[in-house]
Amino acid sequence: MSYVLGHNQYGKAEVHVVRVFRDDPKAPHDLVDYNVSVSLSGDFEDAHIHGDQSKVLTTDACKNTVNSFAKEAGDAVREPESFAVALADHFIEVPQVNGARITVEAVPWTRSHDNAHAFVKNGDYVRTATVTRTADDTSVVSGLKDLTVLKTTDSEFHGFYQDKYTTLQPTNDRIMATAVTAQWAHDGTDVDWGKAFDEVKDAITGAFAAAYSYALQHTLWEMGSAVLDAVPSVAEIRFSCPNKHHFVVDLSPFGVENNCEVHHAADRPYGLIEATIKRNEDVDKSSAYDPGQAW
Ligand SMILES: O=c1[nH]c(=O)c2[nH]c(=O)[nH]c2[nH]1
Repeated sequence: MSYVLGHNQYGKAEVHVVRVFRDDPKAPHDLVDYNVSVSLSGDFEDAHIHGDQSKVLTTDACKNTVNSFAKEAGDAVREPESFAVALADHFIEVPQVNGARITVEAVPWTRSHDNAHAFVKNGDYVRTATVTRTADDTSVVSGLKDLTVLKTTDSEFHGFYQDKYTTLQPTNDRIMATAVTAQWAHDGTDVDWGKAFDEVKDAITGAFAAAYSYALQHTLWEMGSAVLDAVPSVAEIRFSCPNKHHFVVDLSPFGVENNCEVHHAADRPYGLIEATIKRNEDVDKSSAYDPGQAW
C-alpha cells in the first residue's frame, strides 16, 4: 500500500473559559468570556500511520494551556485577538508544530447598573478572532456573528432577471433585515483590537442604516466600503448575510389596507448573500481564514 496522508490538524475545540480581572481590590471587576479552539498541524505523520504518539502534544495539554494562559498572558487576555496571538506564539514553539490556528468566540458581557461586579450577557452578537501562526508569519482575522439589523424602508428590489420560474413581484419599498456575519483580515498585528472592533461594528451598522439599498448585495458593498474607509488596518472583509425575508401580508380579503405595515417574518428558506470587499485587487488573505470554519 502506498497511500498518502494529506492535510491533517488536531487540537482541542471549544475550551470555554471565563476570566475575571480582579487584581486591584479597589477597582471594579472586568470579565471576558471566550470559547477557544486550538488547531495544530506539523510533523504528525507517525501518529497517523504508525500509531506512534511521541510527537503528539495532547489535546488535554492544549486545553490546560488555554486555561493557564487566561491568567499567564496578563493584559493580552483582554482582547480575543491578542489572547489568540499569545497562544499561537506558544504553540508554534513546540518543535514538531509548524502551524497553529487559534479561534476565539467572545461573548460580550456588559456591566449591570454601574455595579462593580455584576454583568448582563449581551446576546446581540458574538465577537470572533482567528489567528494563524507559522514559523515566520502571524495573521489575524477579526469578526462578528449574528448581528441582527433591520430597516423598515429605503430598500427596493426590482429590475431582476426573469425566467419562467420567476414569480417574485418587484418592490420599491420593503423591510430589509439580516443577521450579519463578517470576518475581516488585518494587515499586520500592531492594531488596537478593541478600538478596531468597535469601529468596524459601527461602520457596519452605520452603513446598513444610512445606505439606500437596491438589494442586500448592494448593502454588503456599502457596509464593506464603510469598514475599509473607517479602519486602515483592514485589508478585506467577508460577509455572509441571510436575507431575513419579511413578506407583506395580503389583508385585502378582509377589506383591510396594508401599506407595508403588517409582515410575515419567514425563517426559511432564506436568501444567503455573501461577498468579500477588498482594499485592492492584490489583496489575498485566503490563508488567514480557517477553511474548516463554517462561518
Ligand atoms: O436583496 C435581495 N437580493 C436578492 O438576490 C434577492 N432575491 C430575492 O428573491 N429577493 C432578493 N433580495
